[in-house]
Amino acid sequence: MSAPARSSDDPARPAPGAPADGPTALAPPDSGPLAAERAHLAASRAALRAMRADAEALDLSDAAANWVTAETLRADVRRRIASLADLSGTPLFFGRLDFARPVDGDGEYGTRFYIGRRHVHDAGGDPMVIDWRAPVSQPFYRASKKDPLGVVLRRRFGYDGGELTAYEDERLSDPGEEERVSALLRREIERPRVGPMRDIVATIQPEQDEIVRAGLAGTVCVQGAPGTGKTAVGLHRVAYLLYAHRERLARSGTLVVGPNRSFLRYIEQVLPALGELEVKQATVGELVAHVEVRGTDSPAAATVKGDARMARVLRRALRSGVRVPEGPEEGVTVVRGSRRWRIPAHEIAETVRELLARDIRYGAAREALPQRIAHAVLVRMERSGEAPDDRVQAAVARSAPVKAAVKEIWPQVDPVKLVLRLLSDAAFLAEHAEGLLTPEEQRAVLWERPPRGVKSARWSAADAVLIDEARDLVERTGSLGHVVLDEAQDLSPMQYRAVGRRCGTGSATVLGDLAQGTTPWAARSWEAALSHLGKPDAVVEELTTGFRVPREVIDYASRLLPAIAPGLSPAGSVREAAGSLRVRRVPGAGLGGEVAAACREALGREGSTGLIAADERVPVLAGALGAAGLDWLAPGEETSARCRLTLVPASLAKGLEYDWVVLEEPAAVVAGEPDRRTGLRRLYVALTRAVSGLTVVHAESLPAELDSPSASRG
Ligand SMILES: Nc1ncnc2c1ncn2[C@@H]1O[C@H](COP(=O)(O)OP(=O)(O)OP(=O)(O)O)[C@@H](O)[C@H]1O
Repeated sequence: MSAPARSSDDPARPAPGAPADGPTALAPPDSGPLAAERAHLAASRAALRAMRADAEALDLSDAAANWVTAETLRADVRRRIASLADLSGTPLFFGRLDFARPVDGDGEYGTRFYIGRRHVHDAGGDPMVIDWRAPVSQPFYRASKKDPLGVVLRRRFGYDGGELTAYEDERLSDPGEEERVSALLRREIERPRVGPMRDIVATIQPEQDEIVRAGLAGTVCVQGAPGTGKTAVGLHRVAYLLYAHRERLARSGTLVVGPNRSFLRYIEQVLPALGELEVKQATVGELVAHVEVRGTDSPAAATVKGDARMARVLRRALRSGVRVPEGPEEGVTVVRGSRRWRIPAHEIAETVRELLARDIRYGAAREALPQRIAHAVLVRMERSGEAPDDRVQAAVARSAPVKAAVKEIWPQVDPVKLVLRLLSDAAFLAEHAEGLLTPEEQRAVLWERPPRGVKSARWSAADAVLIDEARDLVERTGSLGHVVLDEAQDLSPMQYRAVGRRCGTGSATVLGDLAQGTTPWAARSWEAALSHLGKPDAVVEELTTGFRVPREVIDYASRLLPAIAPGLSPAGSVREAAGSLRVRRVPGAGLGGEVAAACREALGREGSTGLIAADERVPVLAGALGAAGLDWLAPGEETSARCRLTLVPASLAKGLEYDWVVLEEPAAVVAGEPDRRTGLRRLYVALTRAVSGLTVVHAESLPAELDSPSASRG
């Protein structure tokens, strides 16, 4: 960087209007480069307003021949108008590139381009702001001194609210200029967190940009320590893919899968801020909501139900209902006019065996069977001199004797009933789990008291996934164009399969951290997980630079790594914040009060505060906060200037972040999980939610893996 950012709100920096790399004397705001940039901002805003007014003025009354087309057009225009909103507080552009030679920027040759969230052009069609996703914008993220990509100047802009207040230049072709960490990037990363997750479009880093712009055809898996930007990268990647493959993805659809609703609420505004309003979001549970989930499984049962072997058990069970005709009396006789046509049992048996051998869905084979029998009838008709056409074939296929035979041979199967039977009928399960599940595993999945029917069954989340698998065996699940799967380390193999079939003909972005896996079935390797997803050839990338957690805190949390994920290296941090870690031991009797006091202290700072505790401690802490007169929110409820404290059960902390985190009783967080490794992983997640700092308040001893004489006390 040639100069640190100039900003009006930083006493170390000159007032607005000061040139960044010229003299640092105060300059009137209406002169110099900053004034010129502000003028371009004002002109771009006016151009955007004009574009929106044009879209609003579109008269569609004669544009479409029919009602459906007119509705589609209207919806398109509504979307366009919405996407052209000038969001106050969201800068229209955040960067500028000056090239040495003219390059193509959205159809216009030039040497200077402003990079922003969306494309803006003037009345003559010339670009005022180029979409960050356009090819010409790429050097903004990737150009370096080593490889300037034709860029002579990269300028980053700083804003306060909607106002342009600073800029920062890098002269990439100037060998004399030393490389520095961008002050604007640092400022962006350190901006206090309130409200939902923000986009990072102005500061995407080169290694993140490579993932964001990876092609649509391939699946990318990102392993990354807490706060390395996996979620941010995944969301920006969807926005990028929608830009680069708009038509194809508009047809096929895109989906972001997250671990729970509060997480989805936390991230839901990122894509709209990037102008993308059409991306669906769901949890895995919502994707497979074919039955109402009211039950829970023991960890042992859920692990077996989530194992990929269950897919084979289901397949066997489903196909066991198919009966290959054997006796001669099982042939089919069709009467047409005065003639009778008989297809012998052995011929039908051959067709059935062939359909079983082919890898087609149960339902598709069931539809093919009557056609195949009818075809055999037609062949016989032709041989005896008749000339039947397709209509005759269709009529034979629909005839009562053929229908009756098909019902007998290839019965219709209700996937829900199939799963119900497997989980209730020990003999049926044993027959189809033979050689796949041990007797103990079979006992684990069987209901102790089988329900009377589908409605009264207390289905668990894992059962719903089994039903989804069974449905897919009967009828193929539709595939989307692209699926982003976040916190992927927690999925069971059967859940991977459920997500995988929803991008069977598309691609996926898989995001996760093996060290944060907190389910008994959590992925041990990305290779195995990706093969369950049906994308064994996916590339695994690693992100190692942490943007959330200050170094002191991530180093503290990383003490757990040898116990929870020995193969993974600790994350780095771009953030140094002295005094960011405080560990306080207090007497057991005063724990609640001390925790409330730590929260009050954290609330004295700007930004959000998260109080994270073992799930079962939440009610007690709610009481302690109440007694201290502190208002608090539940995760997923939006923090505001009025209420900035969230009480977070440890089980819901994943993926979230708070400016300051107060973590109560780490030992209880560990003890809240069925085994120690999972407990320590849960603790690792809780320890890595903080942006500015972490206060650990405990009465019990700290878990040995975390405790060490060198831990700072305060
Ligand atoms: N290039 C960047 N510029 C500015 N901020 C960034 C950048 N990359 C990530 N961040 C910020 O760092 C924080 C962590 O990002 P994110 O939640 O995507 O990380 P993650 O890897 O998904 O973390 P976790 O594993 O804890 O879920 C967010 O506040 C995000 O906005």
